[in-house]
Amino acid sequence: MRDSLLIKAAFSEETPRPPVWMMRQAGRFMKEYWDIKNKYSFLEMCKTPELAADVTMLPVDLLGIDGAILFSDILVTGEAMGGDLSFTQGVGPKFANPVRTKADIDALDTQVVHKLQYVADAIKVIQQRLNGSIPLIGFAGAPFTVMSYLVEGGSSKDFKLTKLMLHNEPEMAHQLLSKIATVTADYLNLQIAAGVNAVQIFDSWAQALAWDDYKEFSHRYITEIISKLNRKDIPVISFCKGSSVFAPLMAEAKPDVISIDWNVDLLDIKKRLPAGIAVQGNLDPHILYADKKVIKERIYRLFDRMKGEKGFIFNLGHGIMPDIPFDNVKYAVEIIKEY
Ligand SMILES: Cc1c2[nH]c(c1CCC(=O)O)Cc1[nH]c(c(CCC(=O)O)c1C)Cc1[nH]c(c(CCC(=O)O)c1C)Cc1[nH]c(c(C)c1CCC(=O)O)C2
Repeated sequence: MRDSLLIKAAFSEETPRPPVWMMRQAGRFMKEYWDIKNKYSFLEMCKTPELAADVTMLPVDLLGIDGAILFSDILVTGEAMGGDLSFTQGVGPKFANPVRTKADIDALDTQVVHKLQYVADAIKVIQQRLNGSIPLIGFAGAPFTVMSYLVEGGSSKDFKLTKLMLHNEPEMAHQLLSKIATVTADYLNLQIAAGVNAVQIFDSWAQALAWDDYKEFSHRYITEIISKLNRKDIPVISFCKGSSVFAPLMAEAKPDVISIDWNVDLLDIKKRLPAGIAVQGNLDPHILYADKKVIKERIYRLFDRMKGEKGFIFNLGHGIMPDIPFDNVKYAVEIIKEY
């Protein structure tokens, strides 16, 4: 795996072409995902290693991408700590027992990695199926993003309660973030021990934070997690929405790769990062709704811009939306491989 396109690019080594994978590459935009989803709940799919492997393999078999990503969710750490998690169609994730008080935070467990053994089991099944063909990416949610779901009790537009806790009760917020960070480092090390070839940390909602708050309440815990990882030959990818602003700070946490949203020119931001940090990104996922001619033009524009750069992994600036035409995603992968 060390010689695969993805791992070489992640370590900023030269590759014959940039590798391609896409966030949310296994999901509702695929008919074959629904064939499974119509029979099982989302959490059943995550917790049954054979099913998690079936879904992980869909984009490998149907799209021919250069990296598989473990089928799971960022919120399983919150569940393992004591969150009462459910996913309902059309509602999204919910924690029925939101974490709002000091007593709620005290009640959360941190010695919980054994509860996530089903993920390690899934990784072993997936690696058997991949059989050395392409690398498997493991992942976890960053403490701030996971905290936001625990505090709000689900998805949120403005993160009002979460930000109120940061601003009015910073000590409580730090206690909660620190607990999530402990679990997240153990969890990523479990995935590494089980055999993933790379890990990505998702701080999807970091863009809600002011610079100082990002530094104090997010960056600090991502730095702590990365410093604890058993990462020999395992590249660490740091993703957030807001990376077009935060990337220089994210680099200080010492990831191997920073995954960049679509608000910035990818080469410009790469040049502002220390040498040896690769970038992943950064096509606006909405381009995949557009005509094929536009998809090709925009992807080739990005590739022309990044030509000759070591350390470039093609991805979207955020995940594939559920109603993006499958055919367009397949077309994007094909033309990338032809470039
Ligand atoms: C914020 C976040 C979550 N989960 C995740 C993030 C960070 C990534 C990002 O920023 O997009 C990460 C995630 N979630 C899922 C994966 C699997 C791997 C992949 O294909 O990328 C990954 C990497 C599967 C999933 N996670 C979820 C689904 C949909 C479940 C279903 O079939 O209903 C999938 C395939 C559910 C989920 N899980 C979460 C939400 C908000 C939702 C509902 C989304 C919606 O309804 O649009 C939390």
